[in-house]
Amino acid sequence: MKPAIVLYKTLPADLRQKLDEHFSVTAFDELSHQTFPAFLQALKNAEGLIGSGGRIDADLLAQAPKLRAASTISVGYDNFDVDEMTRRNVLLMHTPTVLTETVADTLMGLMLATARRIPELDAWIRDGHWNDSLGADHYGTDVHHKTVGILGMGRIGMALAQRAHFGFGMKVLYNTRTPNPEANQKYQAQHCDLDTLLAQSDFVCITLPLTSQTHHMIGRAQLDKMKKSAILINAGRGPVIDEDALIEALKDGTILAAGLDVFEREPLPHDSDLMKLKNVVLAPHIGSATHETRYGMAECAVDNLIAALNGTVKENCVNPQIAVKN
Ligand SMILES: NC(=O)c1ccc[n+]([C@@H]2O[C@H](COP(=O)([O-])OP(=O)(O)OC[C@H]3O[C@@H](n4cnc5c(N)ncnc54)[C@H](O)[C@@H]3O)[C@@H](O)[C@H]2O)c1
Ligand SMILES: O=C(O)[C@H](O)CO
Repeated sequence: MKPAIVLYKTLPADLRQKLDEHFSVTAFDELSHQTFPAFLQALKNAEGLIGSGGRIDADLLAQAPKLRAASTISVGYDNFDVDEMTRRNVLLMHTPTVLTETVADTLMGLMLATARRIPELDAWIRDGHWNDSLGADHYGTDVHHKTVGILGMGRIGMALAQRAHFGFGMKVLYNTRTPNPEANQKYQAQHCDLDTLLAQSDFVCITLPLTSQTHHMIGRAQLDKMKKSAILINAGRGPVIDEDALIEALKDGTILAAGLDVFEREPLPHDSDLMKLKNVVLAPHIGSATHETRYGMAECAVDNLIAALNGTVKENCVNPQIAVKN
């Protein structure tokens, strides 16, 4: 008999077929209030779980006594209680690497769009202002040959450093818990403490995961240490920034602008002050959202689940100590 699994995301047809060949699949397009009771019911027999989003916490795991593996279609896994999964011998699989270059493109895009005010000036044309002359009030700020400070020099941080150094001639500073010799050597990047990075960077770019250590790592005190001309970019996770403090800093000119792909609450509430500020570029969590990369992530997650339930895990496991035990 094929193992029972629960799918909670729509997959491309060929990948859905691949899942069906290996497993008995109960599928939901997404997790919502409407689908949640049936989802919980299906979890009771499920050995595998695959999808993205949602909170997979201890209470939910308690409803899934047969679960052996969960495969998230994302590299970030802050929505999972990893300790509880490990305690229950449930493997957690994720999709690193396949999205790295695309997310670095998004970060570079946010830097350019924010510094050169592209969305704001697009709206200016559409509002019929191009008969007025374009003056200094509309000028942006250069990106090339400036200093970028990268928080987190992992896969995405490295891909951003590559673009910044080779493509834009930028000086690269970074802050991580331990220096990254490859970044130093390849991109002449300089490891520094957070305060130095904040004080010296023209662009502060967040590529950090959300953990108890990174939660609100950027608050009022840190924003105060940035240059008045600096731009803050976040494509890590929203809660790494204290959003209320950021809104205040954008309003009172503590920093120049921000480019945000992630938020404390997603979807961003309609009444958020971020919607009203001209010096913010907003993106709806599209870091990895290209046709090619979203397919690659889904394919990686399907292969991850097959490997996890077949006992052939070689990579992409968040808690590999369990795979060894199996
Ligand atoms: N916006 C998006 O759509 C999108 C897409 C992909 C990933 N992400 C986010 O980006 C994150 C990073 O992805 P990655 O593949 O580069 O991961 P990674 O594990 O390769 O890199 C994370 C880096 O952060 C550093 N780090 C972790 N905790 C730290 C701390 N307390 N202080 C300083 N540095 C710390 C690590 O040392 C590492 O250098 C993901 O966890 C996810 O949250 C967002
Ligand atoms: O972590 C990731 O892969 C992205 O944020 C998509 O959820």
